Amino acid sequence: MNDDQTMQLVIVRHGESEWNKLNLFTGWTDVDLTDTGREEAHAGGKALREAGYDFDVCYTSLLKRAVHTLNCVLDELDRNWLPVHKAWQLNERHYGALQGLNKADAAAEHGEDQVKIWRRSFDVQPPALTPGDERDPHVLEMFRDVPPQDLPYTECLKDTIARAWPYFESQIKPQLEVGKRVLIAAHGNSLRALVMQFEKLTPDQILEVNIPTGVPCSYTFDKDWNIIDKHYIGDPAAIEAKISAVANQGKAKK
Ligand SMILES: O=C(O)[C@H](O)COP(=O)(O)O
Repeated sequence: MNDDQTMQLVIVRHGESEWNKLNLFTGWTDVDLTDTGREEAHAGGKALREAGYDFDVCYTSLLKRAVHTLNCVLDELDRNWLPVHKAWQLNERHYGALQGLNKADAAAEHGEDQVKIWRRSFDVQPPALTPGDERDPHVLEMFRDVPPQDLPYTECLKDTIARAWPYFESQIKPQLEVGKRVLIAAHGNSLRALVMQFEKLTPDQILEVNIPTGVPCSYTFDKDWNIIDKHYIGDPAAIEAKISAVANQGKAKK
């Protein structure tokens, strides 16, 4: 527990996934981590341990790349016994009919500007899945307990915020407010959804935010939810390189 008046939250994006490696739009596709991804997640956990972090409760999505990342971090912290809540609301932004397409190929075909809009715009949705498509969440076992009307066929960031933020406010915020130290392992865009709210960013500002894989980011808030401190835990140059690598995934191969 945090015994001063501040609130401690750490967010971490999953390590490299099999589809990150292949540069495919992933969204709700349930692909696992690569060996590199597991190493990144362990390195993130080790960095947290060395910096003296501890936690009381953890949250993650239903997708195995985030769940396995959390497990690697908890292994390093020797905190596998902590309570873990898995929520579909923390899933990656649904990438609609783009799921499974190569990002660089899409840039070559539709232009880098269009791909940047699909990847980063606040309110433009990627093309939607056709209902009944094998990727349609309505037909996937993973979502059998989610009200069908809540399940998307595609999402822009605004749509992701509309499900991730109410979950944060109703489930996670109360824990932080009673002094629990919270760890969230989730995804590039579901974390951008939360970051936009934490940092009160405009749609233009969030467009330029890219979250690196496997690097924990620590937020300290005061009791009125002002950010007192935010920092990534790790080597700044390596983190910058990872952030640029994410931004560049949407460029056509030269
Ligand atoms: O869903 C995906 O493809 C990734 O997890 C995030 O992709 P993005 O950085 O292209 O939005």
